[in-house]
Amino acid sequence: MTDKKIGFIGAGKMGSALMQGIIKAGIVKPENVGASDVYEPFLKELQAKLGIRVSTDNAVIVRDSDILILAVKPQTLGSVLANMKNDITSEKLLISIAAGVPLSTYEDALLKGTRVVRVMPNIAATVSEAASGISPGKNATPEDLKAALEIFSAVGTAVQLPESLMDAVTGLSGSGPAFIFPVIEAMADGAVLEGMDRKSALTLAAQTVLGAAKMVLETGMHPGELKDMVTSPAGTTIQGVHALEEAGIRAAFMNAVIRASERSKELGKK
Ligand SMILES: NC(=O)C1=CN([C@@H]2O[C@H](COP(=O)(O)OP(=O)(O)OC[C@H]3O[C@@H](n4cnc5c(N)ncnc54)[C@H](OP(=O)(O)O)[C@@H]3O)[C@@H](O)[C@H]2O)C=CC1
Ligand SMILES: O=C(O)[C@@H]1CCC=N1
Repeated sequence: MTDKKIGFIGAGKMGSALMQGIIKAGIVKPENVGASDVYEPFLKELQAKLGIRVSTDNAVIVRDSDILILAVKPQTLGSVLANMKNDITSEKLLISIAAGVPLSTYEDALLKGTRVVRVMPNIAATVSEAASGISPGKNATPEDLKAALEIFSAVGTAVQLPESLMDAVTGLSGSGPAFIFPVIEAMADGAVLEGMDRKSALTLAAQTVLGAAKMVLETGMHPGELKDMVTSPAGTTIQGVHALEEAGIRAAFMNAVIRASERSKELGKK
């Protein structure tokens, strides 16, 4: 993988998180990473920080890359694809991380036979803890899928899923960090209200979420069983659990994932 040139079209929040993550993971040399964006000052910052190649001209990065990671907003995708069409030849692999946009959109808009893989990562790529869903397009080869799995496994956990589930991936793990950050903030607020300083409260709240997530992943136990291990009869935890159930926490989180998934489907129709 390290000898392949990876080019990012769009170096915003997710593009820059991914390029930092793959460089940190050592799967690609900084000089083999390129990025294009319309905003030059940020490109210059990334160049100085990471030692990558940058350009405000997408075509320069497209021509000079073996693997392209398309990280522009779904709303700007149409014009970006139209401009890149003739430069994305069959030697290149296109990986798109745009929410909602189906593989058929790329396959129809680009040259016949273009190799495309659709990925939905998340912002935790910044700290090598992304959760990514991956779906290969009809022209993608087994090596293309392997390359995508390698790139996204280097910045966290990556799983192959049918394309029909990519909107659900977007609603669950793509958007999910934004559902959990307020949980951490609100739990810390509770401790601040009880008199704890903000810094200690945030540290303990974030570590609690990290520890709970690790227990689910590493023990393989059902979350309900793990909850029961914390909940002493007539103890403190069951009081807190009762407060959350009164507030409708389960429906709230289910609805958050469902609404975000529905929005992903809408974005794909544009
Ligand atoms: N943020 C997240 O957590 C996640 C995002 N995604 C997906 O990643 C993609 C990018 O999202 P995100 O990083 O949040 O968005 P950003 O707006 O931060 O990044 C997109 C970047 O592309 C630039 N841009 C706009 N037009 C062009 C163009 N014609 N050519 C090159 N660059 C251009 C934008 O510049 P300017 O701002 O000046 O327009 C911006 O810097 C989206 O498709 C989103 O669905 C997927 C998973 C998670
Ligand atoms: O909010 C969004 O549309 C993007 C996709 C997933 C996370 N952020």
